[in-house]
Parts: sequence; structure tokens; C-alpha cells
Amino acid sequence: MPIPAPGFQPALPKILIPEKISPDGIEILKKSTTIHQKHGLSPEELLRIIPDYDALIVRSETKVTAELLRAGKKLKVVARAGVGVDNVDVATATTLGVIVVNSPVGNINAAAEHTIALMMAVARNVGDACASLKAGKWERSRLVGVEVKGKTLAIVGLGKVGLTVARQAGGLGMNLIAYDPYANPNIAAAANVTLYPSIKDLLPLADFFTIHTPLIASTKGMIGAAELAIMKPTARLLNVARGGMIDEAALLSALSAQTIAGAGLDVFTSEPPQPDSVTSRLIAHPAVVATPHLGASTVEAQENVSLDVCEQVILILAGQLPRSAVNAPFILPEEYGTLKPFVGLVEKMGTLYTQHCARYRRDGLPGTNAHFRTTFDLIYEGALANLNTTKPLFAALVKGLLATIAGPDGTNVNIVNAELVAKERGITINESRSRENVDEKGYAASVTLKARLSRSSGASADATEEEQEIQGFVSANTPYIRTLDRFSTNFVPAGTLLICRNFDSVGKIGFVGSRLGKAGVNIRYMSVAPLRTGGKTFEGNGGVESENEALMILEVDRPVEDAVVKGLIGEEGVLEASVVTL
Ligand SMILES: NC(=O)C1=CN([C@@H]2O[C@H](COP(=O)(O)OP(=O)(O)OC[C@H]3O[C@@H](n4cnc5c(N)ncnc54)[C@H](O)[C@@H]3O)[C@@H](O)[C@H]2O)C=CC1
Ligand SMILES: O=C(O)C(=O)COP(=O)(O)O
Repeated sequence: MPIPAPGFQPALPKILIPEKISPDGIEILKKSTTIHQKHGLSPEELLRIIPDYDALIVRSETKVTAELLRAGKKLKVVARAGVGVDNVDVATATTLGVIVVNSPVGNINAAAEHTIALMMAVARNVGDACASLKAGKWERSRLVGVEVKGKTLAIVGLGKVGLTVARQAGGLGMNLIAYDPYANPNIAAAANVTLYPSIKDLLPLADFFTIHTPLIASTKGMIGAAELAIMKPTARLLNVARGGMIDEAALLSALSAQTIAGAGLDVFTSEPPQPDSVTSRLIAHPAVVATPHLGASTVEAQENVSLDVCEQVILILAGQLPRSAVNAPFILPEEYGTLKPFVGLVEKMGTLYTQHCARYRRDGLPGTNAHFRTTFDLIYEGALANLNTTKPLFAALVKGLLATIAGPDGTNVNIVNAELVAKERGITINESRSRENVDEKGYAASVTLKARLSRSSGASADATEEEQEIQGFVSANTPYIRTLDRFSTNFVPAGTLLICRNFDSVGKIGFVGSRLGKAGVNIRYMSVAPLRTGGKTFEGNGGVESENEALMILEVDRPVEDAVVKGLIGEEGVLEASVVTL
């Protein structure tokens, strides 16, 4: 491993921010990254400069397309400073191992309050009245409104924003009804919301109708001419979620025909709208109160989302787990602490396997090839056996197994793409949970990696020919390897290690130490690992002798030359020797 020159400073990760993000989060980034805030870039300009960046932070305006993601060869994370990720090609990001994070709660209250603001504005003609007065008119009789108290508010999508709207509208004395196939009936009941089995049931009852779902296949165009036709002519529609869920042409016709009384719209199919388009004509309609996607635009919400995503970007760039990745499993905060040190340990176990165990295999690789198939068992013991998700550990193993053998593009393995990468490389990992009590061993959790090698003949595998095992545990946040193959060890998997398998007799340590000394290699730490079970007999000079084998694990201060390692083997009872860098 090349030793950095004195004074060498590694380049800081580069972050591109093409939209306006609150400075609160940017302050956090400044300490450990280089930030380029370049607003108003065209898609072509963005495509040209993206290869330079490790992270991209956007709001709703930047279209993070498959083409952009593929061009971002260094990209590790796309952070959406807000909720909706419909402007990000999440599927492509997943394939490429790019983590997509958002801020799922930071702007919820802002979006809900904006919905209430639009509802009141539509009910009392606030926009029209303001424009009329500014134009020098005094039109009190034309601008008579309606009250919301005692009226029925229908909510489609009783998630975070929808529920907040329900609670706020409840405070205004409205009757609340909703449709959401995944809503929790107890939470709905506690907010005085009556759930209905379909949107159709809500439509004829609603005085105000508001949508709070994501834009997905099942919600696209969910309010069209047929739905508008069964609403009351006095009904008013609100949309602070996403354009595309209401058919804009159908709404414009219904407003013009006065079969719908009004609409409050914050989001549109095209943002900003094209001049002379249906969207522009809808916005211009006198019964519409429109705002330019301002739902999340409050000082408070922008501070929240900026801090939230910038903190997550820092975590990801440091190789840690994000809080709210869109394309990775949700990790409960209380489980995060248990998982974190084991992610590092399992990665090291994978690297140790590839560098130490697999080198004695006939093909030397951890996957399946024309001749051999390796199946890995990752067994979680103690506190690890009770986790809701172990995906970070699975990902850590794939990453560790490939770290020293993958090509330049192959090392970007993470929680997002680990399963895909394992599949592509023919690596089979079976995860299981052991109920064994590990407390008596002095630690709360441990993890065992077993690698079973069999001949691969077509689709089916033959009987196991070799089995290797590495077991590790964590104590005071430090990872330890407890078992390496047939040996009982206790070493920290870090740095450069020389691992020798030898007959456990006097003189070995002195012999290896002097050879290393001659090669200018210092030993920092040493441990001897005995066999886990008994000894063995062998043919020695004086006939059949009985002697135990042992592993000698030496942490050295620099890589050991190949010739020095090979020179140890066969001398003074040293049977095998390998150098691993962890
Ligand atoms: N205008 C703005 O500036 C803002 C807009 N938003 C948008 O608001 C929307 C809601 O956000 P959250 O409440 O945070 O999301 P959420 O995920 O908490 O809630 C969405 C709800 O929609 C429900 N749902 C999904 N498919 C449905 C269907 N076919 N029919 C009925 N219900 C369905 C889900 O079960 C879920 O309860 C998103 O589209 C988000 O992008 C959020 C913040 C600001
Ligand atoms: O969070 C959301 O889903 C929003 O729509 C907010 O979008 P914005 O960040 O204001 O461009």
C-alpha cells in the first residue's frame, strides 16, 4: 500500500447544489466537503459537470434522470431536501448503488398549513379580492365567500401531510372523511376522521376535497372528468401534493361549466407552466387560487430539510448509514447503535475471507465460477438475532468480499445495491439467526461467517468439499475476530497482518520475527491462536510425532514482500503464510 507523502491532504468530497437550499445545512457540509452552489444550470450543463461530484443535493426542480445518474461516475448520494422523490430516477440510482435520501418530516407542517391557507383563500376569494382591490375596485357583493366550519373536508392520502391537515381542519370545525387504503384506522379515529373504502364514496360528500398522496401509477390522473362529474357544484378542490393527480383539462372544463366552484392549486403537471398551455389557462381561471409550488417554502421547513439531508450526506460520505434512505431499508434508531460496529466487523470478515481463506481455495474467488461454487452462511447471534433488518450486514459482507478483487467500478457496494451485486457475481449468502445465548461468552452479540465450497456442475451444487469459518464479536465498540478456520483467536481486524499456520512448537516466533526484522518490517502486535479442538499427528523426522497446529497473527507496520512471505513457508514448521490488509 503506497505510503502518503508528508503533508498529503486527501481531496475533500465535492457536493453540487443546483437549487436554493437553506444555509443551515450547508454550514455542516463546509467542515468536511467542497460545496459548489450553482443555480439555474441547464440539463446539459448539469450533465457535463456531474462526473466531478460525490453528492448532489436537490429540491423538486432538478430532474435527476437515469442519464444524469450514469454520468455521475463518482456519485454516492442524491439528497432530496424535501419529501417527494418523483424527480429522481430511484430505480436507476439503486442499480448504480447511489443512495437516495430525503427529509420525510421536515416540511410536513408547512405543506399542511399551505393547504389550509389555500382552502381559506378559495373559500373567501382572497386572491381575486386582493387583485380587484389593487386594481382600484371595491367589489363587496361579487366576492361573497363560504365558511369552512361545519363543512365536509375529504382527504385522499391520510399520511403525514394528510393527517396534519385533518388535525388542523378539525380545529376549524370541519367534518373529516378520508380514503387511504393503508391508513391506520385507530390513528384516523383519534383524529376524528371517518375512513371510506374508495374515492368514489368521498366525491359526492365533499365540500372541500384535498389530495395528499405521492405521484405514483395508482394516483396519476385519479381525479378526471368522471370523478368531477359526481362532485357537488359547490365543491372546491385543493392540491398541494403533486401535479398529475388531477386531470387539468377536465378541471378547467368543470370550472368553466361551473360544475365545480373553485380550486386551490400549488402543484402542476409542468413546473413552471408553459405559456398558453392548459396549465396556464387553469391558473388564470378566476375561480382558481394558485401558488408556484410553495407548500414547503417556509423559513422553518427549509431549515429542517436542509439540516436533515446535509447531515445524512455527511454520514453517507463517511461510509455510515443514513437515517432515511428512500432506496434502502428503514433502520430504527434504537437498532442503529447495535448494527453500526458490526457493519465494520462484517466488512472486515469478508475482506479477511477473500485475502486469507479464499487464497487456499483452488479458484481463489468468493463467487461461483465454472468449477466451484461458494455458499456463504451469515449467522447472527445474541442481540443481532433480534434486529428488524440485517441488510446493512449483508451489504457489508458483499462489500468486504469484493473489496480487494473488484475492478475500479466494482467497489461501490452498499446497502442499496448489495443484493444486485451479489447476484451478478454469483455470490450466495444465506442469512440466519441463532438463538444461542452468547452472554456467557462476555459479549452481547456475535456473527459467524461460514463458507462452503462445492464443485459446481451445472445448476446444482455437489456435496461440500471444504468449509471455512470466521467468527467475530464487538466489545466496547471494538471488533474482534474470535475464530479463524480451525483456530481460536482474539485479534482486532485492522492494519496489515501476517498470518502463519505452523506447528505449535518452540522457536517459531523467533524465526518469523528475525526474518521480518531482516526485511525491515517491524512487528506491532502478535497473538498465537491454538486449535479449537485437540491436536494432530504427523510424519516427522523421528517417525510419527504428535504436535498441535497454531496460527500466528502478527500486525506489521508495512506490507511484507511476497518473497519474504514465501521464504517462511516450509521452514521451521511454518505450513502456510499470508498477508492481509484490513
Ligand atoms: N407542495 C409541496 O411543497 C409539498 C408537497 N408534498 C407532497 O405531499 C404528498 C404527501 O406527502 P406525505 O404526507 O409526506 O407522504 P406520506 O407517504 O406520509 O403519505 C402519503 C399517503 O398516501 C397514501 N396513498 C398512497 N397511494 C394511495 C392511493 N392510491 N389512494 C389513497 N391513498 C394513497 C399512503 O398510504 C400514505 O398514507 C407527497 O406527494 C409529497 O411529495 C410534501 C411536502 C411539500
Ligand atoms: O417536499 C416536497 O415533496 C415538495 O414538494 C417540496 O418541494 P420543494 O423542495 O419546495 O421544491
